[in-house]
Amino acid sequence: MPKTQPNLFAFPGVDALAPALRSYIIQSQNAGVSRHGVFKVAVSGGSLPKTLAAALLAPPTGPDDVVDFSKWQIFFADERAVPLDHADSNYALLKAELLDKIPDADGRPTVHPIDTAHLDDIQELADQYEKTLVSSFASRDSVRLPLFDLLLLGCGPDGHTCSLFPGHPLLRESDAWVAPIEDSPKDPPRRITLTLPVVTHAVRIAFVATGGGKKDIMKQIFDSNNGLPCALVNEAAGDRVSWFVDEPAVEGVNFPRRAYL
Ligand SMILES: O=C(O)[C@H](O)[C@@H](O)[C@H](O)[C@H](O)COP(=O)(O)O
Repeated sequence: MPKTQPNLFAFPGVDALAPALRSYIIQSQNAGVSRHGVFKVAVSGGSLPKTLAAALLAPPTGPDDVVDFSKWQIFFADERAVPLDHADSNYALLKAELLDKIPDADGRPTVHPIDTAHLDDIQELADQYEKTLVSSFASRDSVRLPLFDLLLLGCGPDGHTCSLFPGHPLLRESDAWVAPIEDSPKDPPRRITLTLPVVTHAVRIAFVATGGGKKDIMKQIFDSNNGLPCALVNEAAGDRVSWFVDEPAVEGVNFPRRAYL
């Protein structure tokens, strides 16, 4: 069977990208809820929470355009080993950008932050977060990998995603669901991250990348076989991957765009 390709959806700007991302997330939510009664989603940090807020806090446009946060179980695709109210915390970022702004009528999501009792021991921090996944997804004995309904990820200017960095030995992790990293090239250095097999196993994976600062790395990710973490996700998950980008981020990228319908 031929390998499938990721979907590349390009928009003039974030204003046009946000409604399409909203519709895609609502489809994933509805599919998750009909499969198992809840929507299991993991999110990254960086610029993503702001774009998510633009997508998810917009007023509904019709009866099918419903974000039901009461069915959401939100996990972190990666997190920095800092207190939850720290300026570097992805939880704090998501809270400030999105969670605190959800109207009461849209329900409250269940959010799974890291257990900050283990900040001094990041192996333990990762192990405990893996246990959070185990209790939400089923035991490690019964499932080889947790099956997220959706991963919402960013793409760094070096091609990293989650806290999986180019050339890092963590890319070869094949056993753990959640791994610690102590030498992240992006500050802060101590973090935990979902591992590559967990990322590529998800039902759907969405990358959101905006701005001209991404165009050089986007060319590399889509033009050649280079082992960059984002490219590895594209290769392994094929058409389960969708990229939501603005035109400046894909200027000069030689890869067919799809219209978002
Ligand atoms: O905690 C983190 O550092 C993020 O999860 C990281 O993986 C981020 O998603 C990318 O660096 C893209 O960030 P931007 O969207 O800000 O470019």
